[in-house]
Amino acid sequence: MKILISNDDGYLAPGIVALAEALVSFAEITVVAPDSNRSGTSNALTLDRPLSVQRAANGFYFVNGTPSDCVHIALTAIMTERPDLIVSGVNQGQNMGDDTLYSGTVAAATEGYLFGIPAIAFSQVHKGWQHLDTAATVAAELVRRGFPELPSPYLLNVNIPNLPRTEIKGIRRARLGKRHSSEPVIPMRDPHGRDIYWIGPPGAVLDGGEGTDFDVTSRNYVSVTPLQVDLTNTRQLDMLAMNIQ
Ligand SMILES: Nc1nc2c(ncn2[C@@H]2O[C@H](COP(=O)(O)O)[C@@H](O)[C@H]2O)c(=O)[nH]1
Repeated sequence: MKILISNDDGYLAPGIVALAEALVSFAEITVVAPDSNRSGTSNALTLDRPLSVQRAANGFYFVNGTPSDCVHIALTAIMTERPDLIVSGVNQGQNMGDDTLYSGTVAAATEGYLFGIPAIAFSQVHKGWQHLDTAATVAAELVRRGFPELPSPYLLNVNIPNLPRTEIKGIRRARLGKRHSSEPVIPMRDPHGRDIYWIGPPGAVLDGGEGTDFDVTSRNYVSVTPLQVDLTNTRQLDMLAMNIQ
C-alpha cells in the first residue's frame, strides 16, 4: 500500500512525524509537507512564484508552499507511482464544522481527492499534542481498516480527542457542525505606529447538536465525516428563476 502523507503544520511538526511512524510499519510512505506552518491556508495554490522541493535527513520532502502545493507537486512531480491513499495530519487542533473550509489539513486531503485518490484528514481536538500516540494509533487503525463501504475516491475528515487510547469510547460517523462567524480581528500598532491586525479566534459553536463532530468528540468518540467538494446549493438552484433577464 502506497501512502502520500502531508499536513499544514509543516514537515517538522510532531503530528506528521507520529503519523509517518505509525504508517511506515505497514505501508510504503512518501512525506511531502510545507516548510513551515500553513494553518488556515485552505486550498490555496502558490501562483505568483516558483516552488522548491528539499529533502530532510529523515527522508521527508518539504516545500516552500501550501498544503495543496505539496500534494500537487507530490502527485505530478515527485512520486513515480500513484499512491493508493492520501493522509493529511495529524493536525494540532480540531477541524470541525466550518473549520474545514479554512483548514490546510483538509485541503491537503482534498487536493488528493481531486486527483481521484481516496484521502483522509486527521486532526487532534485540542492543541498541544497531548496523547499524540493515541491519534497516530487511531489513524493507523482507520487506514488499515479502510472504507470498503464507500465509493472510491472518498474524502474523510477525522477528529480525535486528546485522550489515552483506553478512554476513546469508539468511532462514530458525524455530520459537520457549525460555528458562529469568527471573532473580530485584534487591532494593534507596529513600532512605526501603523495599524496592524491579528485574525481573531474562531467563532463559538453554533450547531454542536447530536450527531455533529463537535458532539461525538465531546463524548470521547472519534468523529469521521465524509466530505464533498461540489458547492452547488441545489435547493437554491431550484429556486432560481429559470431565465434570469
Ligand atoms: N478564526 C480563527 N480560526 C482558527 C484559529 N485557529 C484555528 N482556526 C480554525 O481552525 C482551523 C485549523 O485548521 P488547520 O488545518 O488549517 O490548522 C483553521 O483553518 C481555522 O478554521 C484562530 O485563531 N482564529
